[in-house]
Parts: sequence; structure tokens; C-alpha cells
Amino acid sequence: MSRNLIFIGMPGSGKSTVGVLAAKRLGMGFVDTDLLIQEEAGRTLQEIVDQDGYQALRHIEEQVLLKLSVENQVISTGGSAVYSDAAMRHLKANGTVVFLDIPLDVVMQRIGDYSLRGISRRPDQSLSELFDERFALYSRYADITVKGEGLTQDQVCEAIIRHLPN
Ligand SMILES: Nc1ncnc2c1ncn2[C@@H]1O[C@H](COP(=O)(O)OP(=O)(O)O)[C@@H](O)[C@H]1O
Ligand SMILES: O=C(O)C1=C[C@@H](OP(=O)(O)O)[C@@H](O)[C@H](O)C1
Ligand SMILES: [Mg+2]
Repeated sequence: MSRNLIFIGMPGSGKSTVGVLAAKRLGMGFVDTDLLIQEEAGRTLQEIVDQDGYQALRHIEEQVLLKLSVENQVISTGGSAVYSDAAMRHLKANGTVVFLDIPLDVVMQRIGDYSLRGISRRPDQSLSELFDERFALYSRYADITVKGEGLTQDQVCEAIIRHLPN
């Protein structure tokens, strides 16, 4: 079975855009699980969060990830995928997990007004608190960590490929 390459990290870290670049370079397919969630729910991520709350988004995300059964794909997850231990163990069973690690100030620059981005967080939780909580989870599940600060998308893609096991 050909293994997948699974991207995790904060919103803005480049999972979706670099995921496509990596899939092309490596001759693999590409799946963005955010799009699968939207198809499953028949709504945008922002609508799910606005109408049903952040926990509903995490629940649908977990269901979608647990159902995913693919091989030889780059899988770009949403930033909140790591809240489900069951989903992460399922993905890790047939894949290498790559953490795209960028610092908080770069997250802020890239995502702009995060209240418009459907981010799954407790309403009272600041972006900085969310970053710290998530950093621990991303680190826990990562097989490979690539630091993206100061790198272009192509350079991040190169760095990922360099870190891959042969
Ligand atoms: N290395 C990079 N340098 C500059 N901008 C980047 C880089 N990686 C991603 N971006 C930009 O950040 C934004 C979020 O990227 P995206 O791939 O959607 O991240 P994610 O899927 O992790 O949320 C996009 O506008 C994208 O062009
Ligand atoms: O980090 C998050 O809470 C989220 C990140 C988004 O994906 P990206 O990380 O691809 O932006 C998307 O899954 C949803 O809006 C929730
Ligand atoms: Mg994305």
C-alpha cells in the first residue's frame, strides 16, 4: 500500500497551497479535507461555525477524517484536525505526518481577520492561546517538522521533500 503524506499545522501555514505543489513534485494525488467537510455538510466551514459552533465543525471533521481511505495522496488537513486523537491515529496508520511550523506572528500576517476564517476555537480563546494549545498537538503527531518562516512556498516544498524518508 502506497503511503500518504499528511500535512498538519496552523491556518496559514501553507498546508493547502504547498500540498498541491508537493503532490505535483512527488507524482501523488491531492486531497484537501476542508473541501470534503464542505461537501459532506453542504455548507462552507464558516457557515458551520456560525450556525452550529466550533465543536460541530470539529465533529464533522473527525467523521470525515475517519472515513478517509486513500493511498498515495498528499492530504492537507484543516488546522483543527489534531483535536481528534482517533482521526490522527487513523491517518498515521498509513502515512507520514508533516507539521508545517510557522510562528504566531506569521500566522497573524497570513490569515488577517481570523474571525472571518471559520477557525475552530472557543469564543473566549485568543489566537495566542490557541497557538500554544495547538503547537503541543501538532508536535505530538508529527513525524517530520518543517519550519516555514522566511521560506517561499517552493522552498517549503523543497524542505519537505528533503526531510522525507527514502
Ligand atoms: N511560504 C509562504 N510564503 C508566503 N505566503 C504563503 C506561504 N505559504 C502559504 N502562504 C499564503 O498563506 C495563505 C494560507 O495558505 P494555505 O495554503 O491556505 O494555508 P493553510 O491551508 O495551512 O491554511 C495563502 O494566502 C497562501 O498563499
Ligand atoms: O484551524 C482551524 O480551526 C481551521 C482551519 C481551516 O483550515 P486551514 O488550516 O486549511 O486554513 C478549516 O479547517 C476551518 O476553517 C478550521
Ligand atoms: Mg487549508
